[in-house]
Amino acid sequence: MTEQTFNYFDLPIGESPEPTPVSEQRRELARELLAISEQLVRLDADESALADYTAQARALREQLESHGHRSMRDILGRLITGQGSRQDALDMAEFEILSGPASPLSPPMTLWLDGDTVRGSATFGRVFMGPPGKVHGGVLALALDMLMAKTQDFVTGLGMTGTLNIRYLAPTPLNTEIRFEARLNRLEGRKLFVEAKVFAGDTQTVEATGIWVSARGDYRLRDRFAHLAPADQPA
Ligand SMILES: CCCCC/C=C\C/C=C\C/C=C\C/C=C\CCCC(=O)SCCNC(=O)CCNC(=O)[C@H](O)C(C)(C)COP(=O)(O)OP(=O)(O)OC[C@H]1O[C@@H](n2cnc3c(N)ncnc32)[C@H](O)[C@@H]1OP(=O)(O)O
Repeated sequence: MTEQTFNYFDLPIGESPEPTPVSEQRRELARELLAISEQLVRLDADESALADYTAQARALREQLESHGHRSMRDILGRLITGQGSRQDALDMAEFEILSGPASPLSPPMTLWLDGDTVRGSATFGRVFMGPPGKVHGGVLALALDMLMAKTQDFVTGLGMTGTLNIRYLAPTPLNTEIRFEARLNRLEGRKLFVEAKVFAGDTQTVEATGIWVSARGDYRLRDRFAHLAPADQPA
């Protein structure tokens, strides 16, 4: 059986293919590192215990440094020509700051398509705190950026965030499942207009609108999402 190959422009944003054994292990390592970070917040340990932990952390960092990194340039080169391996596709998604399961900075936030809606879910621990007991607004902005970028799964074309407007309606609690949803509002040439909401339980805590700008060429709805075009707008 020939190995499946992956194309950069067909990769779903913020979702990973089935993990390889290496990626499974990277995820476990990242979970441990995030759990360590959670422990460090206001850790009530004395100076000598902290010096001991610092030495252990330094020893681990030095071991990690001996391995080097898979080259982003090579990975992108293979993916852009449609010749990416599963590990290449995993490496593109696994380290996204908030949604990558192998990112030690991610809760992780999970992202998926549900019909015409992009959905997300995350539970933020104390490392993500802004106001006491609440999620930092900048962290929610990052989560929204990732969530809303995923509306590009509905279209051909890929671009960066041009504008992101956020209105914080109510504080968002830590250690609570937070739900996110985003929808395509409309396409206009190289611009994609997106809206999003954040919920804690039944309470909407944030609303957002944004514009994504395609790197090259106009955005077009993919065939299976052609129904997302308003009646007066050709797909
Ligand atoms: C093989 C390479 C593929 C390249 C892929 C590119 C991106 C991939 C990104 C993500 C995909 C993957 C997963 C997601 C993961 C992470 C998400 C990361 C999200 C970010 O972290 S992302 C960084 C923050 N982001 C920036 O760092 C943008 C800096 N900025 C620029 O790089 C330029 O500023 C740009 C490109 C935005 C526009 O420049 P430009 O020269 O290409 O476009 P131009 O000026 O011609 O405007 C054309 C039409 O867009 C309108 N327009 C222009 N700028 C606008 C804006 N800001 N807001 C709203 N509308 C805008 C005009 O008004 C005109 O509209 P009209 O046609 O109607 O007149």
